Amino acid sequence: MSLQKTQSMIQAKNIGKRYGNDVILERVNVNVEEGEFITLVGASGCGKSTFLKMILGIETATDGELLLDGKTIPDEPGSDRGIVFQQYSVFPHMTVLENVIAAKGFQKSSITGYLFGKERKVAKAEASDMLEQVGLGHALGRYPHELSGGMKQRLAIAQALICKPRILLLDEPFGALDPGIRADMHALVLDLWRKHKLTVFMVTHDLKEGFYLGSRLWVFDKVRHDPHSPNAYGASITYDLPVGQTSAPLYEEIDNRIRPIPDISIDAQSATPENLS
Ligand SMILES: Nc1ncnc2c1ncn2[C@@H]1O[C@H](COP(=O)(O)OP(=O)(O)OP(=O)(O)O)[C@@H](O)[C@H]1O
Repeated sequence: MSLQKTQSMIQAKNIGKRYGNDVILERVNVNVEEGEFITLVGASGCGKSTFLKMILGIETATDGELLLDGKTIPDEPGSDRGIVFQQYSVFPHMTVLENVIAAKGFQKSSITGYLFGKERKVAKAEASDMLEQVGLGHALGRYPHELSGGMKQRLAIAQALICKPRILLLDEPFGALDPGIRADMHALVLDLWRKHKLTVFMVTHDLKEGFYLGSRLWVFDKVRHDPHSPNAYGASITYDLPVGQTSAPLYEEIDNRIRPIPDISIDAQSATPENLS
């Protein structure tokens, strides 16, 4: 008896993306299984965020097909996909708790995000629980301007997770945070990934972070390059590697091969004009 292979959760079939005459991505062919933690690295402007936006449904491929569970990804965001950006994207006039309740409200397709009666009561309980999980249980009544950068990102993660997505998209979520805070955020994301059985796609400029957090790392780069027409060709996935917390030798090898990727994690003392170029 032959075992039937189950369908991959995400299938990118020869994906290409152009803006006008500028080719951003080309020939991206990749499958992703449920529960993977993909980290995306590559030079600035090579199309990592664009790939995330295609999964979110706010950009569409100009070539090829992007499938979720075998069907074309809807061209609008859905509650099965949540996203956290580097820039804080919380509502400044709402408390921490209200921010998360509103995220739930928008899922219910309310234009204002307001919920009433029993629905609001249920959402409030779920939001409190989620905020407890991200470590903000003590700050429910605070406003965003009263939160540190790390706390704001915890809030953004709670907003993304309150709608119970299967896929969590993280676009350089910790880029603006201090190294110590980032370490705390890494522990949090790994914990939530396991607990909620998420499939995660995370863009990072920090290769070490990509190696440490991901179960699989993608390097986006151009295979073809025309120096007279820099935008004639797009980037593809040039490395697709199993990674994890034990892959130090592989890290060294890739670090040498894909320089220069701007490394925003370089601290001020070790920064030199060479490694910042
Ligand atoms: N809506 C748009 N219209 C035209 N060009 C766009 C649009 N969105 C992105 N681009 C261009 O597409 C290219 C890829 O952008 P993208 O943000 O995906 O890169 P990235 O790899 O995530 O970069 P970074 O690491 O700097 O965030 C860039 O040159 C960008 O200017």
